[in-house]
Amino acid sequence: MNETIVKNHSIPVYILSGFLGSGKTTLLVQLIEHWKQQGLRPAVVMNELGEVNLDGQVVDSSVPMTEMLGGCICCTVRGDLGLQLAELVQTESPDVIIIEATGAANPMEILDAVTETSLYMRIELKSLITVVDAAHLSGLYLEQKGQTYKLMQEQIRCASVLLLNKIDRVNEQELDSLKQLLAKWNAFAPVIPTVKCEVDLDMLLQSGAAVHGSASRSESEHHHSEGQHVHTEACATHGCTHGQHKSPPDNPVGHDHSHEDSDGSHGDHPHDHNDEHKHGINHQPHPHASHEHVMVYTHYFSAPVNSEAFESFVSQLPRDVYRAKGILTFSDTASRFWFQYAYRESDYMKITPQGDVPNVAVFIGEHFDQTIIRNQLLALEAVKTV
Ligand SMILES: Nc1nc2c(ncn2[C@@H]2O[C@H](COP(=O)(O)OP(=O)(O)OP(=O)(O)O)[C@@H](O)[C@H]2O)c(=O)[nH]1
Repeated sequence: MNETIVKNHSIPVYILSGFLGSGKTTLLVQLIEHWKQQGLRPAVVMNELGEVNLDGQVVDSSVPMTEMLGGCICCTVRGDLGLQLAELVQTESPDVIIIEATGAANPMEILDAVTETSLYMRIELKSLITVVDAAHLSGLYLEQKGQTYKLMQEQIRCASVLLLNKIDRVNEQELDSLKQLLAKWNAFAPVIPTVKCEVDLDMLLQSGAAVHGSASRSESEHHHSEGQHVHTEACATHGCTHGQHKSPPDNPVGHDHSHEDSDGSHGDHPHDHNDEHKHGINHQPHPHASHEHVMVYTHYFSAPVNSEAFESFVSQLPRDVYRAKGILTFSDTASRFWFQYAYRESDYMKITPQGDVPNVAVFIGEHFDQTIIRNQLLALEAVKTV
């Protein structure tokens, strides 16, 4: 049995970060299987930007899962994350917890929420694993600009271990450059190149000595006892440092968080920030600035569409849509399909959904025209099938 996971000790918590479509769920499924084979009981906190938990469909249905939908875990639901963790621990007594954040999340806020919760619950943050899409990063690095690039950089800088995934989509020269780039951005985290996140999972779970968090000093001392340490300096250069942050014990979930921009607006941020609260955190620059541009369009199908027409539509998605996924019934196939699109690559898999799942597709991107997508899909639905 994994020595780090022993009953009656703190419950280890792993955070899975990485840009949209980088391979987090692919890794999550393998980790769950790995822990189950060791006789452990994993629990999952899953966060999606869309209104439906599509990723949950590919996770073993016997695994306790808390869903946080419709918002980014690092923003509005931060206080809720503490609550969800506490509830999972109390109701499920898992041996290990894994949190998969939306690909648009800034992991620093999640780190804060976890370390904060660990002040009053027997949980312990073990590592922050960031999955990087090699081809996507390579493309963005050439441009060296854009919000997505900045967000990816943040996710990489805050990691305690980096999976450089999808290396099947880059050549050797690009791979070498990417390794150098990751080492430059985050000198602390080991870099593990992978295809489909295939890696020695024991090695992965044990690598990455330092979690580059923004936890308070006392928090840092708390974690030293377990051989891990929380590292506060690494992120300071790119706006992840929040200064001191502690919730009083009578307000353990710390639901006191302000996310407003200096002008009080949130741009195109898809999240609902109505429950803003004041907080003493020093956000400089704004920690969410990097993903406020992310938009989500969820389309519920009213009729089955032709599979080839749909594939052709997906292959012509605008460049600003960088992630799409859904569950579909096609007019010309017997089975239902799980479809995915990430950085210009699409994937279709037969699926028998768990429970009553509508025909739905979620599109995530940067300032794209939702009306165009909607009208194209309505046109596909309108085609009469014989
Ligand atoms: N070519 C290639 N595709 C991969 C690899 N790993 C994962 N994929 C595919 O990339 C797509 C996205 O993978 P996911 O694991 O769902 O990504 P994710 O990070 O969970 O996505 P979000 O939750 O939407 O952010 C899927 O179609 C995977 O099959 C890889 O190493 N190479």
